[in-house]
Amino acid sequence: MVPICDRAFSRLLEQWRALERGTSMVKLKWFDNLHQSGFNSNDDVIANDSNGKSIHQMPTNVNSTNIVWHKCSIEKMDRQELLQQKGCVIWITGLSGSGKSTLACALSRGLHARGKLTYILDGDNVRHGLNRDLSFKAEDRAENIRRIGEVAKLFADAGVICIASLISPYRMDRDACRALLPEGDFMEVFMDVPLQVCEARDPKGLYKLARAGKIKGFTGIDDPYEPPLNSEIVLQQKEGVCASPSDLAETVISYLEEKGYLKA
Ligand SMILES: Nc1ncnc2c1ncn2[C@@H]1O[C@H](COP(=O)(O)OS(=O)(=O)O)[C@@H](OP(=O)(O)O)[C@H]1O
Ligand SMILES: Nc1ncnc2c1ncn2[C@@H]1O[C@H](COP(=O)(O)OP(=O)(O)O)[C@@H](O)[C@H]1O
Repeated sequence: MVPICDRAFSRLLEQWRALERGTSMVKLKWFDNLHQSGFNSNDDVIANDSNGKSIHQMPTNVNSTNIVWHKCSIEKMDRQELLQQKGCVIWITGLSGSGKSTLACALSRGLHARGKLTYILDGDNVRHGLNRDLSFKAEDRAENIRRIGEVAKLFADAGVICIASLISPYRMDRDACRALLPEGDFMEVFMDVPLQVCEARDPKGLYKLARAGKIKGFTGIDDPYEPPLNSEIVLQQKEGVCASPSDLAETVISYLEEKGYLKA
């Protein structure tokens, strides 16, 4: 029997079915993790309510066995009350150079000015520490995204508005992170910027190196990027038509306001 939030369960079941149809390495890794964690489609499921109280997720680390969730009387709702906001994850995905980090900072500044607590998990930055053991091959990118998803979930549970900005090129990995959170608490922001625009910006000179064959497996050049199909927010930029970072941030802030995340 697997204790799991009911909405997260239905998403996982959906993914499970997709996995059974899929064949890629990354998909197989997820499939293995699910299988080895003791979950299978015939299992009984204990569904917990998802009203802001403790959310238990299915373990995917197969080496952690005989563990029992320890509950504390101070919960997410109490922390949200203290902070006068709702903990959530804003997941910014897009090509290198699409403006993810710039938006993350503008968003953090905009929310900070409104008295809201945020924390940024930037792919580049997290790879300096927690994820420094990971390369850019598909399995490592998947692990990078999984870890950042788990950390983001902890921040959201702390009541913080967590802004994750990383390429996260695979739809399935992003959806797996979404499935970690209660419905609505994960908001995907797609930086819909053509490769030519990103490449023209090339602030770190990485596209140039990739085109010269000096970086192998660079996203958009010789590595895939799967654009989201159902993002909460799509921020489109075209050649010569780019809203300013603070205007883009305001779009996201308006969405948060409308959905009630800027009050407890
Ligand atoms: N091969 C390859 N492909 C893409 N990007 C590369 C690569 N090698 C290094 N970099 C630099 O790493 C940053 C992306 O890291 P992420 O953690 O966001 O990537 S991923 O989500 O795991 O795909 C990315 O940062 P951003 O430009 O901010 O996106 C690059 O600076
Ligand atoms: N809204 C925008 N309009 C114009 N240029 C932008 C915008 N957002 C970011 N940029 C520029 O694009 C480049 C890449 O931005 P960055 O935030 O580092 O992207 P990413 O994190 O996706 O790699 C930088 O030089 C940045 O100044």
